[in-house]
Amino acid sequence: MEKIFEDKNKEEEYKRIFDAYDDDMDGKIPLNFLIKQIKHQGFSILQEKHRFQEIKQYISSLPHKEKSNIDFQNFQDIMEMPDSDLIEKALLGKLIVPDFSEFTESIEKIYEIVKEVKDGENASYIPQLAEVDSNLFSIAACTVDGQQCDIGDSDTYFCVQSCSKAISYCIAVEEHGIDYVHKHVGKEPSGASFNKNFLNPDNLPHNPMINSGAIMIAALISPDLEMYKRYEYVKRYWSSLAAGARVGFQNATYLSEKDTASRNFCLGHMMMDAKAFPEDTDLDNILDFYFQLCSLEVTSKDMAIIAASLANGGVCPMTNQRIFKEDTVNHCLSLMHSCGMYDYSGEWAYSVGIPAKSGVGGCVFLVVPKVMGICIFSPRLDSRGNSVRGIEASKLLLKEYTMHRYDNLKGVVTPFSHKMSLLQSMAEQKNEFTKDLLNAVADDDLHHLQCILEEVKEENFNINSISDYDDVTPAHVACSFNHEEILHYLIELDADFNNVTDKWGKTPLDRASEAGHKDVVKILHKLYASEKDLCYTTD
Ligand SMILES: NC(=O)CC[C@H](N)C(=O)O
Repeated sequence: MEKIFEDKNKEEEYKRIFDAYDDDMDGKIPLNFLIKQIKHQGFSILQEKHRFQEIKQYISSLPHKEKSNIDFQNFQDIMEMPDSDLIEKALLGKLIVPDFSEFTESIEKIYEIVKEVKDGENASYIPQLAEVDSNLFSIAACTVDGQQCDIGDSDTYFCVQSCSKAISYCIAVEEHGIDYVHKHVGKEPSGASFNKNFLNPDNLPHNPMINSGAIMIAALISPDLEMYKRYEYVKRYWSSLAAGARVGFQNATYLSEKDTASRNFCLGHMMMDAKAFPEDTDLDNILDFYFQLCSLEVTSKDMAIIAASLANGGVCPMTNQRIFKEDTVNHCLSLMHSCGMYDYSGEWAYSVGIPAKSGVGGCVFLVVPKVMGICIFSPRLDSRGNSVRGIEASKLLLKEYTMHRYDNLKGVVTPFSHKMSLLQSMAEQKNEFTKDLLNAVADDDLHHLQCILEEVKEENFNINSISDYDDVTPAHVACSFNHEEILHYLIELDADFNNVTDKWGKTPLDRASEAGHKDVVKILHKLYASEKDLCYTTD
């Protein structure tokens, strides 16, 4: 009985969605239009390899004329198939990033700006990396709902280099737990370059995100397996994190690194000498393994999915497969946050404020926990070994969106300050901002009002542009509620009391007068005394 009731509700819900997209109300929606709407939200349902398979099949099985138009019955059939919950969310603007097309546009804008940055040089201490085209550039993102966007050379394979360190750490933690792993490697940022030849006071590498630490982690990964199996084992993890994508290997980079790796050999011997490795570690094998892990190659699109798997607590959003435990990812992100950008990590945690990892191949990947993963790839590096464009693009992104870990301290997001929430659509943000502002006026809370407006005042913000669905402005509220102190503040902000009208055609001055707030009326009278066009006069 209950089931029928539920189904009925569902059917009504689908009908509401269908009607909202049936612009001319002819009971049909062009299929291409629907697919495009879903694409705007980041799903290419016809291209995806794991999700939407049944829906894809259904669409291709539709007779020809229905392919161009679907009716409600077709729509309902689709909505009863696996993964239709995502389509429903996409059409209702309820995915984790509800304004994904707006986010995609921001990424494209940032890409165009940062493309002009030509500073930095390819890493050359690994000769093969110097050969990579310095102009390559891409940005790709994937949310925890699997919404994807990318721009530039996002299908070009690049060498992961130090980005491998984060994944290797997760693998070692899954295998042994943190107590054992951190008997062999610390958790503190080293404050020095990624290959500096020193150990911490316990004679251990400072952390797993720099060379010494990652060499140590390599020694911990499946030590009982033959070397070729250890390599395959790690590569399988990478592929699963990237939803089964091909993960390649750059043999020339591997060979050229191996040939020029005196520093890494030195680090290995220092740790050997300090007895930091587990017993029976074969240093030559381990260094070789470490070079191999650095020489894996992926595309930016795939790296964004890998980052999204971390953002999603270890579950790949495209396949729904759990790859790492939440705890493992938690530990990894904590270390990425404090140590992921070499000796720029402190500045990064301060100004960008989210976990990230970079590699000398030119990749920086960012994890916005519970929201998305982002990969930026561009081979030109700064003196610390971080991609110059990677850092620039990250900073611009963080300027635009409230991604910094402590951005939530600001309370309500101000859509006029150009720092937007990823988790709400622009319309929702504006509504919330307006609601908060009008409430502050109604509550006579001048301090809160000033806090809300502090940031936006600098942005040529116009107080008269704020109104709710009844066209009620802050000036209307202050006048209706007889809040004199706020009235003076709004006057300072050039609020208009004499021309703006609400839905009922009333100005703020009308409202004050109607309510019999004589003092407010007097103040406004004085204010407009010099103006000929005073709409309202008192006796
Ligand atoms: N920062 C990096 O990306 C360094 C990795 C490189 N394979 C090295 O050991 O030097």
